[in-house]
Amino acid sequence: MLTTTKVKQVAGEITVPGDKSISHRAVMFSSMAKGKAHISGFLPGADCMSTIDCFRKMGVVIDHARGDQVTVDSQGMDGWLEPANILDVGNSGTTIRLMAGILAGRPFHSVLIGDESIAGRPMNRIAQPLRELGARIDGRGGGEFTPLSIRGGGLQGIEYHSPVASAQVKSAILLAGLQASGTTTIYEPHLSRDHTEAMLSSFGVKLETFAGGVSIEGGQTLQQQEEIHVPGDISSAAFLLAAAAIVPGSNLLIKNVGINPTRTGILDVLIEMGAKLEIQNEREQSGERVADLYIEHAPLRGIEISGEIIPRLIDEIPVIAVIATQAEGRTVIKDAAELKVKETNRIDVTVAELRKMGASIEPTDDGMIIEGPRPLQGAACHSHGDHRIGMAMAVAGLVAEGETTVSGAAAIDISFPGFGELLAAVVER
Ligand SMILES: O=C(O)C1=C[C@@H](OP(=O)(O)O)[C@@H](O)[C@H](O)C1
Ligand SMILES: C=C(OP(=O)(O)O)C(=O)O
Repeated sequence: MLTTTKVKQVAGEITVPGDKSISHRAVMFSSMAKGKAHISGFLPGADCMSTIDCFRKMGVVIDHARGDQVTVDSQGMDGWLEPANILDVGNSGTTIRLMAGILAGRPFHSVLIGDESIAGRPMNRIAQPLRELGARIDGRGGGEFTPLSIRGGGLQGIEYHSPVASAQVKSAILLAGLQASGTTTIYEPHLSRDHTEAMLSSFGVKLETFAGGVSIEGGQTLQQQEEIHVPGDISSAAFLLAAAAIVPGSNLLIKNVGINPTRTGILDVLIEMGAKLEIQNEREQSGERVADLYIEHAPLRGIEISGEIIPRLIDEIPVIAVIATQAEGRTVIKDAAELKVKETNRIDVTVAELRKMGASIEPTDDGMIIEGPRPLQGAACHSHGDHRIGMAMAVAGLVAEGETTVSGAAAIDISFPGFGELLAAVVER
C-alpha cells in the first residue's frame, strides 16, 4: 500500500528509471543480432524482466546482475532454440505484441501467455497482419486472446493499413517484415512512438520512413551494438512533473530523460496548460534525443487534447486527468479510445478513482471531460493492478485534504520500481 498526503512543495534534482519501450527493444534487438551487447540504463521493471525471460527460454544468454546493467550474448536469431515451454509475458503488452512479430518469422512453434490483464487485451490487431505475412497464429476467441500459438517462417512482405496508431502493431509488423521476403510497408493514422525504427537503424537495418508510414526490406541482418544507453523514461518522469505542476511553490529538475518527439505530448500539454517548463541540455544518446527537464509550478488552465497528440501521450492520460482537476476551466480529452484496451480500461478506472476524491470528471466514448479546479479529498484508492493508475492516484493525494491510500501499489513495479521512495524524497510536508 502506498500512502500520500498533502505536501507543501515538490523540489529537488532527480533521475527516473530507464525508458520501458527502449529497454524492451534493447533486449529484443541485441538478442536478434549475433554477439555480445551491453545495455546501461535498463529498466529493471517487471515488464522488461518478462522480455528477458522470453529470450532466455530460447537460449540467449542474458546477464542481469546489477539493477540497470544488462549483458546480452546471442548466437543471433538463427541460433535460437524452439522454446521447450510457454513464454510468459506477465503484464506486458509490448512484450507479447513485439515477440509475436519476431516469432512470426522463426521456423518453429511457440506459445505466448500473460497475466489476467493480458488475457483481456486484443491480439488480432497483430495476429491478423502477421497471418497475412504468412505466419500461422491461433488463440482463444478466434485468435483475439491469449494463449497465442505461433508457427512462424516462410513470410512474404505485405502492405498494411493499420486502423490504430499503435507502436506495438507497427513494430510487430516491421519485425516480421524484417524476416520476410520482399518489402513490408505499414501505414498508420497518426505517427506512434518510433523507437523500433530508431533502434533498428542503429543496428544497421535500413528502413524508409515517410509521411503516414514506414517500409522495411526483408532479409537484412542486425549488426550487434556493443553499447546501448537507455535514457530515463519520460512516461515515468510525467508523474513527477505532474506532482510539481500541481503543488504550489514546487520546482524540480529531472535529469537524463528521453525526449523523442513521438513521446513528448506531455511536455506540450504542460506548457499549454501554463506550467513553467524548460528543456535543458539537449543531446543525443544511442540514436535518441535526451534532455534535462526543469519544471516550476504556475497557475494552470484547462485545454483540449485530441488528434495527433494522443499517441504521443497515451500512457500519460491518467496523470493528465489528475493535473486537469487542479486547472482552471474544462479539459477535454478526445480520440483516446485506445485507453480502453490498456492494462485496465483507463477511461473508466481513472474516472472512478478520481471521483472518489471529489473530482468533477465525466467519461466519454473516447476520452474524458474534467472541470477544474476542484479541491480533492483523500480517499481509499486502488490501482486495479494498473501501474499508471496507482501512480496517478498517489500524485493526486499530494494536493488532497487528509490521507490517500493506494492499494495494489505493487503493480507500480511494472514500469517504475522505486516510485514511492523517489516521491517521498522530493516532497516537503
Ligand atoms: O511500443 C511500445 O513500447 C508501447 C506502445 C504503446 O502501446 P500501443 O502500441 O498499444 O499504443 C504504449 O501504450 C505502451 O506503453 C508501450
Ligand atoms: C500500456 C502500457 O504498457 P503495455 O502495453 O506494454 O502493457 C503502459 O505501460 O502504460
